Amino acid sequence: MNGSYALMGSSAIIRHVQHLVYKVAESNSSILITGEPGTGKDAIAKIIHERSQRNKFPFVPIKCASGNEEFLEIELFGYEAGYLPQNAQGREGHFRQAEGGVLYLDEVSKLSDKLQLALYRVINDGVIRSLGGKADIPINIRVICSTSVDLEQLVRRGLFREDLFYKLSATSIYLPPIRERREDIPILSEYFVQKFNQLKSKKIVGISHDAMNALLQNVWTHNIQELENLIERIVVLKNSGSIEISDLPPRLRNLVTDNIDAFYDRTHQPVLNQNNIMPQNNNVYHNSGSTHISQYSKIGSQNSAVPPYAQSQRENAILNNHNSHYNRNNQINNQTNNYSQVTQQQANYNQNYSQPQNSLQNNNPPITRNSMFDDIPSEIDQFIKKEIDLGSGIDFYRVVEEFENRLISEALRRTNHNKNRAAQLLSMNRTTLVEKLKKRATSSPIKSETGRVKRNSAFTIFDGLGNDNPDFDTIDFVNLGTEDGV
Ligand SMILES: Nc1ncnc2c1ncn2[C@@H]1O[C@H](COP(=O)(O)OP(=O)(O)OP(=O)(O)O)[C@@H](O)[C@H]1O
Repeated sequence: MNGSYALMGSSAIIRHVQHLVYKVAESNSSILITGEPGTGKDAIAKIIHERSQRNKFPFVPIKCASGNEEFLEIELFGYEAGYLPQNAQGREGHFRQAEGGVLYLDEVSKLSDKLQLALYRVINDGVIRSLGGKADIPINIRVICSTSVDLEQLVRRGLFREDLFYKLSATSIYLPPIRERREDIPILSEYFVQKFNQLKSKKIVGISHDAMNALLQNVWTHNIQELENLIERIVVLKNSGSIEISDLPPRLRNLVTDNIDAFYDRTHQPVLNQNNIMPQNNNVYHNSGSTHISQYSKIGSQNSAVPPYAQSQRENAILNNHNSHYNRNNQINNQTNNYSQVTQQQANYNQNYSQPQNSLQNNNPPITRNSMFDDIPSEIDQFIKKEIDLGSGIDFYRVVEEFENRLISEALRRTNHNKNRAAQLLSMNRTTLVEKLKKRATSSPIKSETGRVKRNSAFTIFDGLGNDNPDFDTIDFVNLGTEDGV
């Protein structure tokens, strides 16, 4: 491992991914990495290779969207001498070039039916046959794939082989878009400033508060890639000093509002080089003496300036998680008057969003139908935006199914898993509810020991290892099928 690939971030999600990377690096199973474009899928694949025992052998990346079926078949399998009239000599394909190491198939959904079948055979049988070849050749490779479209949905539509999907997703890692883990933006921005300082021999010292505020509020359709490209452009154009709001493109400058929705946490440090996931020279990411972006730890906002995606339940859960950390640090760090107002806003914000949890703890769940449906317009908004960003259009049935699941799990949560009351809340027969729960449980890929079922959906991380992580959306099927005594 030479530490050349970084996995920066301090969000609960990225920490979970870091943990997963360790676990999966040790094993040999295929891995499916999912997430929108630019979320770091290629980076994760490389890190897994670097962390694994296969790191002495090649990492061979293939872009499945880069050519037609014939071209890709030749690239992957190679050919024997005389197979192609214009080439007297044979050529090894990428499968064989990756011997001992990792073959990484980027955007695996783009493989044709024929190549999907061929890939399935390679993974299943551990052999390949080159074009024009007469015998199977055993190979020892690990296959890692990525996709920015929902493969499960393609399987349902008959556009991707089901058997291959299950082979590939033996272990699955979902990378959420950066707008759902905004607390990683300061650390990533700082990392990119330092990276391009080094690459371009510049001396940019950090990012001003207003500029960071704008970065935190941007939607980042192309995720980390877009953030990286922006910082690179700015570093190229600037020689020294800090990045100011005037250095940002006009579109971002307009995002700065009077409602400051970022705040400093002066004791916070990025998650650094734990177990060598980060580059070795991590000290470059938090030079002392400048107004430093690593000092930002959390974001929030007042209702009037809530960024488009800030209202997702998972983000709120993460915000609330971090709130206690923030409050602890804040007691120690009262020296920054400038940010006390922001702190108050953040406290209000988190208090607003932590209400449902508190009511649950008080054993007094608010069982009103209206409050359950209040969030729905913003959730629909998220879905539509996501599908538009992906350019794939709305999958009506998937969205409806997703909402059904959300409503059921919310009703159960609010009724302390009392199925009678949950069914009443949903105006549904208890039997119908129980049937729906059973259906979900049998179709869910993973059920941990505690009975918590992890779904590989737009809202969840599914690690394929049965790890239970309370930070992530789970649907609790404890006591499923048993009477709840009411
Ligand atoms: N957590 C991270 N820490 C540091 N850099 C990151 C992180 N995630 C992504 N990057 C960087 O962001 C850029 C985009 O990431 P990457 O190419 O891996 O995304 P991707 O999801 O594979 O994109 P695409 O779908 O377009 O192939 C890369 O330069 C990568 O190194």
